[in-house]
Amino acid sequence: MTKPMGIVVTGVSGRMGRMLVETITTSEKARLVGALERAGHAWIGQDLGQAMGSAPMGVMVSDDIAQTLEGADVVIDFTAPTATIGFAQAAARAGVAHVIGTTGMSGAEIAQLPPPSRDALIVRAGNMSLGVNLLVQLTKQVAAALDEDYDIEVIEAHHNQKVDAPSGTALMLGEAAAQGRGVMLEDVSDRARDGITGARQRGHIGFAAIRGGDIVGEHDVLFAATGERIILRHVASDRSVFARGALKAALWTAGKAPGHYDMLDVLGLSEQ
Ligand SMILES: NC(=O)c1ccc[n+]([C@@H]2O[C@H](COP(=O)([O-])OP(=O)(O)OC[C@H]3O[C@@H](n4cnc5c(N)ncnc54)[C@H](O)[C@@H]3O)[C@@H](O)[C@H]2O)c1
Ligand SMILES: O=C(O)C1=N[C@H](C(=O)O)CCC1
Repeated sequence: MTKPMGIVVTGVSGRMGRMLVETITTSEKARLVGALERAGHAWIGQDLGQAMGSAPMGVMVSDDIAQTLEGADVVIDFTAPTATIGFAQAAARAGVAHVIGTTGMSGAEIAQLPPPSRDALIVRAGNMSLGVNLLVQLTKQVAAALDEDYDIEVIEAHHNQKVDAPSGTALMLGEAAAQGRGVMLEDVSDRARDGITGARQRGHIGFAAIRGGDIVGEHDVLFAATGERIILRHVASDRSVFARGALKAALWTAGKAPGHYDMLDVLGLSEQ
């Protein structure tokens, strides 16, 4: 049997951090070898299991990135853009693969991720679920098949604690629609509408964000024409779909060359 992969989870007390701990500790293919939180967090210095209100796990929560990454194979990171840039640089220095689920990164922030030429192996995706990554490919195909008589709108809904909009997933879907149409998303993107906006511009791709309660993540891609509408929809009802995808990505990095990858690479969907 191959040795379980040693995984560090950052942002371990967060919604995704906790879900990742549960997913990794119940997998035979992986072993949780480290837990990180931001400096000053109440869990620093505590045993992770006890901090989570259960039995000790023998993994201490730390804010020392370099020490925690020592000997690990992969770090899984669902935190915040600035933190993720720091983890990416530390992971490249330590020769540890980095799975990034963090969303809301600007172009300038993405440009600060270490390039593959610096031995960085990064898998980054705004949504790690199999269903959404299939929807990305379907969106591209439908957008390629339809002309601009079909107005494209991406509508997303998330819980009331989400800090970024549009969601990372909505942006992935918007990119896929733009690619299908053979245009650049930044040239046709309508982010927010308010007031006397004027009529919708033909060929544009619109985004709308709903925030409320405990919605895990819902995305519609609407193709609306005169007389008919096509709606491609994904509904996540449990965060475990993201955590399972992130673990799959972490296991996939074994033996891979440095590079920047996404979930389409991991799932073998990139050529479709
Ligand atoms: N790609 C996906 O499939 C996917 C799925 C769900 C969420 N997300 C994204 O993941 C991110 C986190 O989501 P969440 O709901 O878990 O948020 P959350 O606020 O519950 O958790 C974030 C955690 O990161 C920690 N953190 C912040 N800065 C840190 C630092 N410097 N070092 C260590 N830890 C740090 C916070 O203390 C917190 O515990 C968001 O960007 C969200 O959009 C992505
Ligand atoms: O809960 C979140 O935050 C989510 N973020 C990702 C996004 O921005 O698309 C994925 C869905 C959940």
